[in-house]
Parts: sequence; structure tokens; C-alpha cells
Amino acid sequence: MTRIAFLKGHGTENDFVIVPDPENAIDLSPAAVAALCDRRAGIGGDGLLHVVKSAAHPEAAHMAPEAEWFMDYRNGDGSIAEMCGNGVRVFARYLQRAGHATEGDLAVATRGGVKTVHIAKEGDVTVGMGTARLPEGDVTVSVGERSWPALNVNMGNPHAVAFVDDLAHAGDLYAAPPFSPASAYPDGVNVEFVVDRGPRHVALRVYERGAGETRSCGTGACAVAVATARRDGLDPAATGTPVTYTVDLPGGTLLITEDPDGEIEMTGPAVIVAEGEIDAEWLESVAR
Ligand SMILES: N[C@@H](CCC[C@H](N)C(=O)O)C(=O)O
Repeated sequence: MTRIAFLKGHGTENDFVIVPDPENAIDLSPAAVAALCDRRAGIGGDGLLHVVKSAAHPEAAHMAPEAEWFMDYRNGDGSIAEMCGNGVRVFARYLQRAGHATEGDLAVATRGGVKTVHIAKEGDVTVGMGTARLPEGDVTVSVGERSWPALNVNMGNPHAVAFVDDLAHAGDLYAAPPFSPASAYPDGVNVEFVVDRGPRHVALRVYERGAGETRSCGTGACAVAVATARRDGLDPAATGTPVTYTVDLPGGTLLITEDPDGEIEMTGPAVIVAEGEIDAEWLESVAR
């Protein structure tokens, strides 16, 4: 029986199946990814980190001179996303563990561009997430009878950030919260529900596009920090002073700093919990 190596990891309990495949030789169709991420019939994960050399992937070859490795990120339903903030920390932790990276700064290619990750020997990992875009346009997010205005924040991937009185008002989040206008997010959106916890301290729940409600979302935490800073009248570009928010998620806490040049840094844990082998015949049988 042919076997394919995998690992399992998480960042603030946003969990991933990791498939090392330097030469991009494994056919990871959307169906194969969804089967691997299935929590009952597969390994289980909010998403999958396909670890490929940039030079070996058509979407990343142009980044190869800057970043040897490409994070080919997939959502748990098999769809493709531009960026995953928790995933890129876990990706870097895997590269360190596998001996492909040492402590210090590491450039990682993603669909959202090249990100610089700072890896310590153990403990937290910090990643430069780039800048946030705040596309114009009013958006409303609903759950049952309740609805809220939401701020549009793009971290490479789309987010709608809604401030609520109580995180329980987001309900059971078994389905994607409807938004309007329907044209606001042609490719879907990640929705964050946010409450205040104290000065520069918030908590959130998130419904992730392609995964459902998850225990954490790194790009979501960055979007929330930027949205909250603007709501609070804090703009590092205007004051020349960095702003840091503590963001509590169901699975842990992330620290998000926005610099005066708009660059956002995220710090949080990245843990590898297991490694094993996938039965290649099973994968083949579920791949189509
Ligand atoms: N969990 C991720 C975000 C993953 C992608 C997202 N579901 C999307 O479709 O945009 C994170 O930590 O940022």
C-alpha cells in the first residue's frame, strides 16, 4: 500500500492537515481536500496546508526568487483562499521542524503575496501580514431577526466585521450569515462578530468562508483589530504611533499590531501535534 506523509497542527485551535509535497506531485483535488478535512471520515481540519516549493507550483513560481516555499492553502470544503494567518504560522513551524527553515526570519509565498514569518525556537510565531484594504460600501450582516452594519476589510481575503452587544447574538452559526447587498462579496466572505473586552482588547467569533464557525481566524483577527482601531479613532498612519490590540478568540489569543506604515504584525502560537501516513488508495478513491 502506498502511503503519503501528513502532519496535523493548529494555531489558536484553527486546525490544519499539513501535506508536505515539495515537487507538487500529489493531486489534491477539491474532493480530496474535503475528504482529508472531514472530521469523521477523514483526518479532520478547518483547512489544509499543501507544502510545495514555489518553483514547482504554477501560481507561485514568480515568487520563487524571494520565497523557496509556497503555502498552497485550501479551506476545509476544498475551496481555495488567498491567505490564512494562522495557517502561515503553522506552515513555518512545520518547515522549522522538518529542517527546511531555521530560527529567525523566513519568507513564505502565499496567494496573498510573500509574507515574512519570524520563528522562535519555541513559543509564539510572528508574521508580517501586510496591509489592510478597506473597500468602500455599506454592508449589513444578519443572524435570524438581528442585523448589524459591518465594515468591509480585505486582508488578501475578504472580511465583514460586525460589532455586537453579545457574542451569543451570533447564534449557532451552523450556516453562513446572510449579508446585503448580495453583490458585496461575489466570492463569499468571512464574517467576524466582535465585542469589547477593555481598552484595545476585543473578543470575536468567526464564520469562515469554506469552513464554517472555527475556533480562530488569523486574518479575521487582523481585520477586527483594524476595524476596531478605526472605530476607536486610532490611525497609526495619522499619529505615527503603532497600535496593538489583544484579540481573544474561542481557541486562544492573538496580538495584532498596526504600524504607522500600515503594516500589520500578528503574534500567536503554532503547534504541530501529530504526524502519520495517508493511505494513497483511499485518497485516490475519494478524490473525484
Ligand atoms: N483561518 C484562516 C483563514 C482561512 C481562509 C478563509 N476561510 C477564507 O476563505 O478566506 C486564517 O487564520 O486567516
